[in-house]
Amino acid sequence: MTAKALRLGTRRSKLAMAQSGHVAEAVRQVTGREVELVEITTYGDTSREHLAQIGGTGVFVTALRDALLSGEVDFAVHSLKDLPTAQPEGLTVAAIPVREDPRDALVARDGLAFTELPDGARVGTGSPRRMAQLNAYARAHGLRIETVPIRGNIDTRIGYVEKGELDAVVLAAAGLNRIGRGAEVTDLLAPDVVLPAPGQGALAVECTATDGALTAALAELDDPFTRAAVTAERTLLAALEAGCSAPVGALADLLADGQIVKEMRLRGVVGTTDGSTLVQLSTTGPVPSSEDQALALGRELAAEMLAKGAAGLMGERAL
Ligand SMILES: NCc1[nH]cc(CCC(=O)O)c1CC(=O)O
Repeated sequence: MTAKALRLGTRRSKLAMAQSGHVAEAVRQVTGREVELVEITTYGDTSREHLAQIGGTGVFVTALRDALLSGEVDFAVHSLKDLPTAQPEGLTVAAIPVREDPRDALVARDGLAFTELPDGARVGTGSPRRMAQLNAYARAHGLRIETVPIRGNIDTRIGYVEKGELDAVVLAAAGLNRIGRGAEVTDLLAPDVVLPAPGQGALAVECTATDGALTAALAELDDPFTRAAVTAERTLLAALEAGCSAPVGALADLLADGQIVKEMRLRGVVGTTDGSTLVQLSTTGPVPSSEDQALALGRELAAEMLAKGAAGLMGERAL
């Protein structure tokens, strides 16, 4: 007798389907079980209200979590950067697989890189984090750009450039790669220029905390380094008391001396959307061998950023 198929709850956007399909294949390989995709419609998919008004990207997550808690599905895959930092009762993140490219990417007309954009170029992004850092870089380098708030799925946002309404848009490289549009990237933004959202490029595989066998099976997809890095990044976000839509950028990576990995570095930024003020700091610590060490790195950087006035920059709420 073969075991019943595992049910993977997913949103039906192209990105969500690509991410779920990828994880479904990995789960088939480690468990030998069949995996069936179950489409769940979330409030964020149907609402026409601006996301900031309905409470940020957490809305995408709620319907999937309800389906897990009601037993309608066995597990779900989220973009980690869209997950609120508080873990709900009864659910567990069983795996955080190896991260995709965490960087933000520019998709510009005529193959332009960010520094090649003409004077007055219109750059679309609905993210205050991206606006703050792009505007700060432009100010520091004597470039004049106009950041234009946009929203919509990846295809919609690239459509503004294709139709000639904007000179460029900024998107997560990971999302573009996952839906097969990575070749349209005209510039990958170095983290020194734009720090990504905490957890960007990583996925969270979630199931009910009571299903020990499934939790253990899914845990085989976990990448401990990615988990440590995103834990540090999300601890920074939580400690800055910022919601999922606040203009906080963060990236943890490993610093090596030759082939020998020495330390984990955590970089963080918060700023005003016009780029006139940024608080940007980094800290380093031992490569975490426990969750506590990753938490400590995040808390330490948060304390340093708060001491430099980060709290005063986080009043803005928008995507
Ligand atoms: N906020 C939307 C969102 N959530 C996850 C991704 C894809 C990248 C990722 O997994 O971090 C995107 C698109 C984007 O920001 O361009």
